[in-house]
Amino acid sequence: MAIEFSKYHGLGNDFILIDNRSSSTPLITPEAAVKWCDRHFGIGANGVIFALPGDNGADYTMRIFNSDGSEPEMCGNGIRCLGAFLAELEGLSRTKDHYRIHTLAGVITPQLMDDGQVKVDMGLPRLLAEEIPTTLTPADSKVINQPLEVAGKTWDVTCVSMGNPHCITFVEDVAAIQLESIGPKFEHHPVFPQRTNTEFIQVVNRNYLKMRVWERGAGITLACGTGACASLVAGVLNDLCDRTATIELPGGLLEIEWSEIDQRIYMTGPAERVFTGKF
Ligand SMILES: N[C@@H](CCC[C@H](N)C(=O)O)C(=O)O
Repeated sequence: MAIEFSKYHGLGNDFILIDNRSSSTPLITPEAAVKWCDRHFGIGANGVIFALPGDNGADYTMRIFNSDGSEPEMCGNGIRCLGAFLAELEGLSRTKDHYRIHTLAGVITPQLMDDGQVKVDMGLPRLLAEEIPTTLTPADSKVINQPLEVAGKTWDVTCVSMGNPHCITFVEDVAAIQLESIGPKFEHHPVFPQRTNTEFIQVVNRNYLKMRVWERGAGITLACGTGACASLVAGVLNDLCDRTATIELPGGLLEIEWSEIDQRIYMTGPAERVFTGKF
């Protein structure tokens, strides 16, 4: 059976989007997603995202498979792409500029802005070790600037969950990090029972951070929305940045705010359709 898809990207973090509104079961399996994401033998993407019917009063449900077939709780760049995809699917029948999306990380709300950007209410960051999850520290404590031994070196890490796990390290120069070799060692470190996404951050000033990321289940990507949100939170917790900052990723810029008013994280960035097809 041929399945229609749309290919989107958010700052080069790219996804295959599937209109799954007629069923609560994803139209393809995790094994098929691995093949679809293959850049030589498939369509090529960092993940496959399904637009499913809404649950618990939400407008829609998002599910996502990483390019290795694993299922993460959330995806920041992906949910901006999903917002743009849903607006495209609804076409002239669209009545609102935002969607309440049920995800494994709770309800997340992307809002389509007049300038074409998508602003997302990403919810509250989670900081306790048991919420990450990590065994680095007692379950009811936060992991802020704690030593972690990886590849024979001690790294001072801060852990934040945006529904999915992130381990953040502040470095002098992100370009000097050997991401391809060190990334997998963080991802599969025994202190992270559900593996982890790994971000390296260079503080340019209190409102501008440079980031490189190794994603759980996808490897090096050009951008990670949840990672950018988690990194801003880590920067604030370490008093290295303000609560509003631009994050520079290899694929472009994201604007992130940790609101003092409601303590929620707001992420603003682009979502672009590249092409559509049948597979
Ligand atoms: N690229 C995404 C995150 C996708 C999920 C991640 N690989 C995980 O397994 O948690 C983003 O933009 O947030």
